[in-house]
Amino acid sequence: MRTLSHLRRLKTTLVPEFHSWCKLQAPNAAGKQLPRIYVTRRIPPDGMKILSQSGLCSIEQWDSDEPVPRSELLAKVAGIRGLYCLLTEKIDAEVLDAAGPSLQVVSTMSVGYDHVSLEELKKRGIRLGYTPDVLTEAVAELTVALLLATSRRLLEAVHEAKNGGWGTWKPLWMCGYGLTDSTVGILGLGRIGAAVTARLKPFGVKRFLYADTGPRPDMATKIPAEFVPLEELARHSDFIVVCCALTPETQGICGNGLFSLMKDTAIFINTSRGGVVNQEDLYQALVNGQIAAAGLDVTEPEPLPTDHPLFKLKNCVILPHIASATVATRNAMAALAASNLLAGLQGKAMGKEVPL
Ligand SMILES: O=C(O)C(=O)CO
Repeated sequence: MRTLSHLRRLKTTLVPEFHSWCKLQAPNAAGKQLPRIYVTRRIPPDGMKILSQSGLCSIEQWDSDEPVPRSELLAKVAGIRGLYCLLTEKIDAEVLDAAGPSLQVVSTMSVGYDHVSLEELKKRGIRLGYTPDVLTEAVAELTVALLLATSRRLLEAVHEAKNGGWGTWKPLWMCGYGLTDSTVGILGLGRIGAAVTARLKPFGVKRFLYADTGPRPDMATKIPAEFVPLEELARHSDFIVVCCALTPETQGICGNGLFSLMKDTAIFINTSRGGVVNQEDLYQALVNGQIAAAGLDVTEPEPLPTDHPLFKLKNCVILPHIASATVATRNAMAALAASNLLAGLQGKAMGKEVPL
């Protein structure tokens, strides 16, 4: 008899990007029907291993690197007990209604959960797992990489070197802004913000400021970082790094009000969510020289259309939301999301659960 993995391999070979579901477990040895879960994407192996070896659920999966079409998601969630999703799926009343009253737990393979309607989950008594901590280092590392790429104009410089713009060594050419003796302002001093400051400190930063919903002495004291109002952060920072979650309060918080207060030599970096930034205002600030440059790992929408005006600017570095993209980190996120889901199915405490 052909094994399931053999069939999956065969199907994948025949139709490389086959967009279908696969059932990985049927009834258990005792013939008892296992709770059904739906996994909305092909996920890193460590996560899939935990789910498939648990013997605790029957798995259906959208086995593709591309997102599941909304209609397919709505059809597949009917009657499931657990939903394993990514930040690309909007989990709202429509999805939860389509799942019906059997749904007990949603587990997102992300630290951000702005794509999930907490209110709708709460109404239905559905629990939510997420994946903080395991991606902090990778995201902080990429944030620093993006900051340096933007402030030292790396992409522009590589382009010039490759395309004949490198005439000779010129004293005034390709000058950017360094971190030595600078003031860095962190918008949202959580785990990732603090990890960014730890990595920036050895570059000789003179002063760290932060703005948040309130003082965070638990995070700030050992950096040390000073709590200031957002306006002061804007006025005094040479670099602003956005690390806050996207919430109704932070939606569009980085707009003209902020950019107009910033130094014209300042660099703006965002690795949180695109929705935190008013992109029209950012574009104007970059074009009008209100600020020196911006580095974005996140945009609104994602992907940002290739003809978007921000892509045309030399002083804007845009990455395709890769802050957590190391092999180890993505595996750790997948594994944590899987164990959160299994804990939720069993009514146990999750490793990381969003309080609702
Ligand atoms: O986990 C998240 O929220 C991400 O944005 C992944 O980088």
